[in-house]
Amino acid sequence: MPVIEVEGLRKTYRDHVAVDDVSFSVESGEIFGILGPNGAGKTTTVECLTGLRRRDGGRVSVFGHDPDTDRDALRETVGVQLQHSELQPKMTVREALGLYASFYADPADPDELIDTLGLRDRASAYWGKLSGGQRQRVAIALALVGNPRLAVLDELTTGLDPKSRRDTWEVVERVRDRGVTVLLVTHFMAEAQHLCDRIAVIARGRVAALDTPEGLASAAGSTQRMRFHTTQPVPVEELRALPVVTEVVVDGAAVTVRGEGELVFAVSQLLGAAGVTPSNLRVEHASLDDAFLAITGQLTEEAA
Ligand SMILES: Nc1ncnc2c1ncn2[C@@H]1O[C@H](COP(=O)(O)OP(=O)(O)OP(=O)(O)O)[C@@H](O)[C@H]1O
Repeated sequence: MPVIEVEGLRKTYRDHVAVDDVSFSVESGEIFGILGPNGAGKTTTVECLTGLRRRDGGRVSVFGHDPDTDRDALRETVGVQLQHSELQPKMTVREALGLYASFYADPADPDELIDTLGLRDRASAYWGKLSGGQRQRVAIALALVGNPRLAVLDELTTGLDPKSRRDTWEVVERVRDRGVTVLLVTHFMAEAQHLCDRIAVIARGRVAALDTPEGLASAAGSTQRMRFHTTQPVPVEELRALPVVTEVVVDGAAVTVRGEGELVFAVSQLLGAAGVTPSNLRVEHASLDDAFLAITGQLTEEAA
């Protein structure tokens, strides 16, 4: 049985439709990503799944419970890390974990979590004195202290530097290795690509695409782009006449050729025959970024 089943979820704020019609299911042991541009309805969706908001329509089941009517049943099994967690500035990391652990019947060992999350040397530090990355790790620890079977992590690494982001990814992978299902909300394509088994792309309150990262990228097409430099005359018309080529752009010494299939072979052969030697040759394939752009009409933060 899936851990999460959502069918036709709808949520409005007064007359504003935040989530229009969202359906997906999450299997046990998956890292499932919800990816989408700002305001797409991602946070509202996870808030409806965790019982923090009441939906206006549709069906939601988490471990067989309806979060609207059965919130208490989910308290012990679902750990939630929401955007912008705040604690008392004068509470230490160990105190916060101890306090949160006391809310649960069968909590995780706070000291073990402190180690897992790489917080050993900050365990006695005040929340108010922690860096952004350390706070994020504490927030994840708090989401895990109840020994949940499902961890919901919203905007896990927003505001973190690249090193802290990678460290946090490792933590999430370790959490999954312990058998916890992870629902991850993110803006970041690289994060979704690195961590997620499957991704639902949400745009304007609807699921615009749902697939593995590889599946989403390949649905964006088999487009390839060759870029190179040359000061020699480029046989533009012959290049355009190649069946695998869709576009040729020459900008001074910079040449871009788009196409598909055996593009690299066909273009290299033609340039060789014309006596043109390309330098700085680069070949790019359709990526998850291209897929996101095609699906949502927007660039991700990293690509923008
Ligand atoms: N409490 C609220 N009252 C009114 N409108 C809201 C409220 N919360 C969210 N919205 C609106 O609902 C829409 C969806 O918001 P939501 O926060 O779910 O999107 P999101 O995809 O998580 O965005 P972001 O990536 O910016 O966090 C947005 O247009 C937002 O302005």
